[in-house]
Amino acid sequence: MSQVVATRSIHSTPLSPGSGSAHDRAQKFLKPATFSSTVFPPQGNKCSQIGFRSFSISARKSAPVEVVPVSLEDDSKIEEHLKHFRGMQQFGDSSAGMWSKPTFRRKTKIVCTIGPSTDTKEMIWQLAEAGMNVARLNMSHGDHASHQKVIDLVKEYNAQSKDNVIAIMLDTKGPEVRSGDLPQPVTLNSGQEFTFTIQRGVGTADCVSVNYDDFVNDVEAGDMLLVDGGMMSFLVTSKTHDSVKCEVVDGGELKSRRHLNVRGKSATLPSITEKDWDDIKFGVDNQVDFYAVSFVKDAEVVHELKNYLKSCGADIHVIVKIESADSIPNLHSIITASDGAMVARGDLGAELPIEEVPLLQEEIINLCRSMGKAVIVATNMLESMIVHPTPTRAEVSDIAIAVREGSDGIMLSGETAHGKFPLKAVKVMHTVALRTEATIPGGQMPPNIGQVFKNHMSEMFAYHATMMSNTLGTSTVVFTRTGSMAILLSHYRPSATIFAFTNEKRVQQKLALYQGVCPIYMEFCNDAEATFIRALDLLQKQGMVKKGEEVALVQSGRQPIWRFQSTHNIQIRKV
Ligand SMILES: Nc1ncnc2c1ncn2[C@@H]1O[C@H](COP(=O)(O)OP(=O)(O)O)[C@@H](O)[C@H]1O
Ligand SMILES: C=C(OP(=O)(O)O)C(=O)O
Repeated sequence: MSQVVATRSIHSTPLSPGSGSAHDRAQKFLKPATFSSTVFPPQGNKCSQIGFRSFSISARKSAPVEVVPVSLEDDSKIEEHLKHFRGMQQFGDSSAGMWSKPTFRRKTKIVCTIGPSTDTKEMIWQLAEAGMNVARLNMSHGDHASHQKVIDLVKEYNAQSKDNVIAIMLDTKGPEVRSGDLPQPVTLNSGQEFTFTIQRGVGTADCVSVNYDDFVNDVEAGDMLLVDGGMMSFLVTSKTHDSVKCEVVDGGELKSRRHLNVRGKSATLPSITEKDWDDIKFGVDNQVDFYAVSFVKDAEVVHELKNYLKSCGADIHVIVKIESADSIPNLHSIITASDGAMVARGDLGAELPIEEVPLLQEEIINLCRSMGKAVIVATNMLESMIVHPTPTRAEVSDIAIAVREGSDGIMLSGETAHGKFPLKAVKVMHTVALRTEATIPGGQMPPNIGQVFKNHMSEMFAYHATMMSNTLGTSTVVFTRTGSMAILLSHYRPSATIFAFTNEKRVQQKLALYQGVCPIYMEFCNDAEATFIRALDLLQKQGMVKKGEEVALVQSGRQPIWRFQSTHNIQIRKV
């Protein structure tokens, strides 16, 4: 039996199992869009120990708990869980402290790949309400018309949503090697012979096209060919000028346009292909927020893309996908050149031994965090939910690990693109992330951070604002025109939410990816004080902070907004 719980607002109605059915309550708790998933601590000063480990940040001590099922099968067990948690609550102490407590919401952001299961208005809306923060368009599939439709729908959602925003990430196809289209899936058994050819348009029971002409030159007899990162494998036995003959090692069902990797080898192709440049221009025209650039091998290609974006005045952040064996020796320079990285575990685990993947995941997350870059963990996070309504326990643990390691984003691929349970997958991811975050000790400064950001006053301010809000247990409120101050704050990982006010819709959208940031669009006044009052008023009206609650208000950044009034300051204000 799975038992997943989430901290949840009780406000003035503590654990009220009598109101509505367990299913109704579960639905309510599971509505987790960044804003609507507000989690308030209780009014009283009783301390709860959430879960099985105690933790000490005062801001969290009094956070109440309610039980949220991961699966529908768990709904009927809610009462049982509630009893269990009421029991656990009595172990808490009562030292709530003098500071009122901040609002909690999920900090780790959810990236959803949009595909045939989710490319309608209804599904985009529901995904957004379920907790999607970033919509990913995979340019390996679909065409510009189908991606345009999704972009327009996300923008429509953003335009009408009062309190939520979804960023758009365009993921380039890159120099990936794929098998061609098949009229129907082909079942292959171990020991059987199968051929890959560079001839176009072949798709039979014993031969399929490959989209890359140098495939025949890159592989040798004895190489191991992996389909979809190892779901099937083929031993290369011989080759001709246009075909590669193989013996099936691990069989299965071969479908259309599957990934092909040669174990231990990267394809000798440029990272950004002609198709990618075409897709990148499509992204510029549509003002997407992020590019996820596939198969980056060195920093050169990132500089090339950044220069191109500069030349067309496009402010699109570049996330490098770490998935190629060749990228590993250049990790530091690649990440330095970019705005963030994605641990693309599918291809990474095909090009490199699979046991390296968790180690690389941790290393890439640490590197990104020490350099102040965004980081996303991707692929197979809830793979079984493509066909099943509940996750495996190992998948749940995988999400928890990525959250604990401090990833900004966790990504769903086939689960939301073509899976049977896209909304449930998002809800599970939300619930697991929220539950895991509740156990991460707050109030501490990560030791490596603070060493790096010493170059600018705003970095000092982000560091000290985080110290201050952690010590006092307050949320942070920041005003940003470019997003940079909110991103800086996010990288220090304060314990409570960063409410990032911006008067730029594009900045608001981009900030949706960053850990702990709740981006809010608001017109700024000419006067700083009037803007602060407007912001605090809005937070209170939306139920994001309570009257009497303290917040840490940060006025800093590379381009201070009210330069004539002040330069940098941090204040603690009572709402
Ligand atoms: N825009 C799309 N149109 C059709 N199918 C899609 C689309 N995006 C994703 N898919 C389907 O979802 C699967 C998983 O998505 P993803 O992991 O992004 O793809 P892949 O691993 O093939 O690069 C894809 O293999 C494909 O079958
Ligand atoms: C995210 C990945 O890339 P794609 O889905 O484009 O294959 C991956 O390989 O893990």
